[in-house]
Amino acid sequence: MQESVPVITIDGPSGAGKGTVARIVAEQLGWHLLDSGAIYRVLAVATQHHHVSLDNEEPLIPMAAHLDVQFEISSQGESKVILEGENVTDTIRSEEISSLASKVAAFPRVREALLRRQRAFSVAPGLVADGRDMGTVVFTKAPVKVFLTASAEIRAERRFNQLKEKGFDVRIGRLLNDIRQRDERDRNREVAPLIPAEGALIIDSTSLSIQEVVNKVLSFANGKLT
Ligand SMILES: Nc1ncnc2c1ncn2[C@@H]1O[C@H](COP(=O)(O)OP(=O)(O)O)[C@@H](O)[C@H]1O
Ligand SMILES: Nc1ccn([C@@H]2O[C@H](COP(=O)(O)OP(=O)(O)O)[C@@H](O)[C@H]2O)c(=O)n1
Repeated sequence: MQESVPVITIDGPSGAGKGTVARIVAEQLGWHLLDSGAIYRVLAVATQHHHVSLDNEEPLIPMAAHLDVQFEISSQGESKVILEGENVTDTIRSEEISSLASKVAAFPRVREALLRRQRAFSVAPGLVADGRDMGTVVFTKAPVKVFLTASAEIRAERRFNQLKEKGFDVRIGRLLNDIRQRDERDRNREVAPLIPAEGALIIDSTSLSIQEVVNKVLSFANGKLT
């Protein structure tokens, strides 16, 4: 990590709008983007490919350390996620993988093994990083920290619309249940639990538009970075 590179961290629970807001803010500033959840999701897919059970942390550590993943931008400007040469962009977004990712992410030494890979994204002119522990663990010195949240019901509704659009067969009740279980696991794990970082701007997006959230983040960042 380059110490002098400015980082904006956006943490929060599933469906709060972190990824969407992080992408727009990064585009507007011309900064790099880190979707840290995608790394945990890819690791979850890798455990399935290699038939590795989640009963034991040990075999997961070398998998995390040597994860063969590439984040690419297609000629149409869309981001692509490649695991061991295979395009897993849509696969990693399924609810099965979401749930598996949060189980994989609860192992302390797996998280440790992924730290360097995440910090390597902080390259000039700046980075916008979204996840659960960007401000509390990975980029503790970030000058701008945001915690984005929303009610579980609205987050489930957003995720429902998003997955339906991608062609997944989804049920709103199940999604709400999955989101609540994942929130519980992410908030109560022993390492890097989901909590606002010290000094973070807390934004509840339940009744805000994407643009309103982006504006709040940008004006907070402007105040901190100048
Ligand atoms: N403030 C908002 N109002 C309405 N829809 C939103 C808002 N923020 C995000 N969304 C939509 O909700 C879905 C989930 O957003 P996403 O950025 O993937 O959330 P997260 O990364 O926090 O899980 C996306 O389809 C996105 O367009
Ligand atoms: N920095 C991060 C990012 C994700 N994760 C885990 O990975 C899972 C998937 O993350 P994500 O950000 O892609 O999930 P969504 O918010 O998009 O639903 C989360 O439920 C967390 O358990 C984490 O532990 N730490």
